[in-house]
Amino acid sequence: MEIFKYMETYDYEQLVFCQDKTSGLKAIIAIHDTTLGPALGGTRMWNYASEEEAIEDALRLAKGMTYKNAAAGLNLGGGKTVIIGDPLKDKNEEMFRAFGRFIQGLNGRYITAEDVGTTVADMDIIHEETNYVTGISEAFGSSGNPSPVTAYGVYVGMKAAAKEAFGSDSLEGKTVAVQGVGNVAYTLCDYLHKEGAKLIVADINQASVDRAVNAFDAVQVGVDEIYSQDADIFAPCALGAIINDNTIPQLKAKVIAGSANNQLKDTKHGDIIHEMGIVYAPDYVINSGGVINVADELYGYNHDRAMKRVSGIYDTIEKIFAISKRDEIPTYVAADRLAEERIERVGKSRSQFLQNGKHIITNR
Ligand SMILES: NC(=O)c1ccc[n+]([C@@H]2O[C@H](COP(=O)([O-])OP(=O)(O)OC[C@H]3O[C@@H](n4cnc5c(N)ncnc54)[C@H](O)[C@@H]3O)[C@@H](O)[C@H]2O)c1
Ligand SMILES: CC(C)C[C@H](N)C(=O)O
Repeated sequence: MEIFKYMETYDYEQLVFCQDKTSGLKAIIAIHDTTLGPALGGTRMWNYASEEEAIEDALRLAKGMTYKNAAAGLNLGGGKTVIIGDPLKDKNEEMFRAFGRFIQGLNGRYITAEDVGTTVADMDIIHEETNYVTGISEAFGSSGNPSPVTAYGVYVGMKAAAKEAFGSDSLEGKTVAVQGVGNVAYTLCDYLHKEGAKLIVADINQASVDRAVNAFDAVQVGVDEIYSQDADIFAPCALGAIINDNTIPQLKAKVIAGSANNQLKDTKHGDIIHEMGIVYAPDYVINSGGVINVADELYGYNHDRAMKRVSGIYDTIEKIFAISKRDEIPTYVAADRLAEERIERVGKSRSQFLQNGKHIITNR
């Protein structure tokens, strides 16, 4: 991979490699764009097959956060970290402290939070070294685990998508096929069950399936069977790239609305489902509840205020459907347009020079 060429093509600002021998930390912080504000994005810990794969993931995820934060109306740019290692075996306290010091060194250009493979406890350790971390324990007056709030955002976004597809946002009696019933999807299933939706679930982890079957009368199907279920709504809540050449022909659902990041394998798959008349709630918009929640910490965390803001995902999804119809474009393109236009507008308005103390030259 030609890193500078890639960074130039997609206009990345900064890529930081962090190494600490004592703890075994190998982390890559990618900052994509800070036009709207400091880059906020979680830290993913994953056993990457190669360094190249880790770099690519950091870059791709950081850009995704730029779009997610912009579309959510947050005054934040996009960034992400990947730590190379197995989250079940390779974590230690020194690692997250060393990582916290690297974040502190960026002096606020990057703020972190949880992502796949990291937890509230990890964020608490990072917090020993820097204040540029969110999603720390509620005991610190912080927002804690973002997953339940992400689930609430997916739930309201799914209702907006149901309204578009079925003429009503009620999910009562609707069948929802949920792929992956982990942290986010378990709470999502709770909301859906309470509203009277019927649930079909699949997960590679049998304990997670059992939990959903017992709590919500969900029906279990095999992991490869989830796409072809006779469902009204397909909710991908596990992996990326699951809307692809193999899965699209299997889909019967009229709506795709779930928490997973990077659901479309390629942009062409967004075009295909659009042509098929499937209502697709763009992933980074419907799953922005977690980042909206942690971002509220920058104002002194208030749960009610954060939840109110997260409920706005309903309106944002409706706005995207309206742009999609108006401009005759797929919804994923409409979401990108919403984000890019905001970044451009704010970028222009910030281009005037503003005097501050640092521009006065004294004592040279
Ligand atoms: N947690 C958040 O606040 C948040 C915010 C935004 C986006 N997301 C995205 O939502 C998704 C779920 O996040 P989470 O925090 O619930 O993660 P999680 O790890 O708790 O849950 C994912 C679940 O998917 C299952 N799974 C993995 N591969 C599978 C497969 N092939 N088929 C079926 N199930 C499979 C796992 O066993 C697990 O139960 C991820 O893509 C994540 O990036 C999460
Ligand atoms: C800041 C975090 C809560 C971000 C979350 N991991 C996401 O992908 O949106």
